[in-house]
Amino acid sequence: MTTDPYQYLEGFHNHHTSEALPDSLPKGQNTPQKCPYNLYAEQLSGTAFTVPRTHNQRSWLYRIRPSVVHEPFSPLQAGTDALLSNFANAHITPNQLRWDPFDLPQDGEEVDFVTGLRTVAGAGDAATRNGLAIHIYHANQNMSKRAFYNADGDFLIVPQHGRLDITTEFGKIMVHPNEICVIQRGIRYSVDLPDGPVRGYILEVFGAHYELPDLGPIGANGLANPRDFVTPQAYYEDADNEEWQMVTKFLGKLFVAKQNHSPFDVVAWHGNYAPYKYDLAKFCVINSVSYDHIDPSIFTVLTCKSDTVGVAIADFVIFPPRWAVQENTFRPPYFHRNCMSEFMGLILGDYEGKTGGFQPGGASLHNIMTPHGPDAAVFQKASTAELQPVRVADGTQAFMFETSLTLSVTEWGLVKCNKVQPDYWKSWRALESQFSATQI
Ligand SMILES: O=C(O)Cc1cc(O)ccc1O
Ligand SMILES: [Fe+2]
Repeated sequence: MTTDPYQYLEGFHNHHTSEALPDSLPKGQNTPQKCPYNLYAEQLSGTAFTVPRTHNQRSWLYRIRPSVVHEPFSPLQAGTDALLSNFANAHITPNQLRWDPFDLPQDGEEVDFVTGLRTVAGAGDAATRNGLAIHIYHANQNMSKRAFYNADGDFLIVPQHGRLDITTEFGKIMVHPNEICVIQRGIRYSVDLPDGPVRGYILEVFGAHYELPDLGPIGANGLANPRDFVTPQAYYEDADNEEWQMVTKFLGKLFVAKQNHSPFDVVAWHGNYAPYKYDLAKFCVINSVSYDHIDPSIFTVLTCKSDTVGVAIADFVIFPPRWAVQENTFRPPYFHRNCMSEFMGLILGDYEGKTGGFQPGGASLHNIMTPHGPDAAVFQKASTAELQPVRVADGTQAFMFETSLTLSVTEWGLVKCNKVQPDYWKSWRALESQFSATQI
């Protein structure tokens, strides 16, 4: 067993093997009549058994007790109905939306990573495995002896404030702001808060898993490199007669069951369905070195593909620190209308497209075909700036959840969170005609 539990296996979607005790993985087969150390063998399937090999994902877990050893589930009264997994009846608006930073837990509020989840927007339905949800989390309590799994889809977690110390069935992961973490459907985990209160964003996909984007003519390297994705190593707790709660998000509702032992009792595992994290500072940025503003797809970290080639259910895109060197170019984001919806958040610093109002911990949404672009002040400055090579966005990290689906906004997101900026539309009001029929 490794002494430091925060040691990682490198590589994206590799077929890993990991043992917390020597020879705890069965040799040459998955289900021997008796497993080493009298462990139970359990398969966790992340794709249908019959999915082609290129996309098939599953892991084998060798554990002290099988996961099925728990009492029946009943609804968890979490004091909030702010989770959603079907967006048929949520609010719709074609307006540009922007949110002030979402609250950290307020005085007197006690929330953990699960009870502090709030759905802001989404599309589709987890029951038919089509669509996505965007959540904000805020928490000030360790989950301690409460574990969680999401039956609805995969979580891509984007911490904005405070580290997350995540114990999973596969091992331990420490995630900092400016790192992201993916925990797939069904995987059990518990989140503690080593720095105190936390806040962040989550992109949940209902139908498929995250992949690295294809690189096309970029070649075999660049953007997020596969070796920089890391997966925890096997780690187990052998605790009897402890009271544990297992919470699940099942079609957007929380249920809880008791069990008398730690769910983190996996001594060894192997497979390619396992959680991972990635440090956004490792992103190899590629961009124009001649002229023009390149589309933000060039900054895609991970994508969840739809069945239509080239069209994503959801892309996770970042706007990382980099050099801007383009000549004769309006360098900030252009004005545009998109057949995709763009939900943006800010982890640190400022965003190059806006002069104020878009703050760390806040968000914006420009839905399908909703026009947007640089605000008037950014436009003015960038249209006249001297075009030296400049560092863009040092000390900053904005990101975008981009989806081909039309996003609806929840009651919490539009009303109850009380963070929507009514004057956002005014960012563009000062963009007056500069037209002259006489060419100059
Ligand atoms: O709207 C935004 O700020 C995101 C964005 C950035 C960019 O560089 C080009 C297009 C785009 O949608
Ligand atoms: Fe945009």
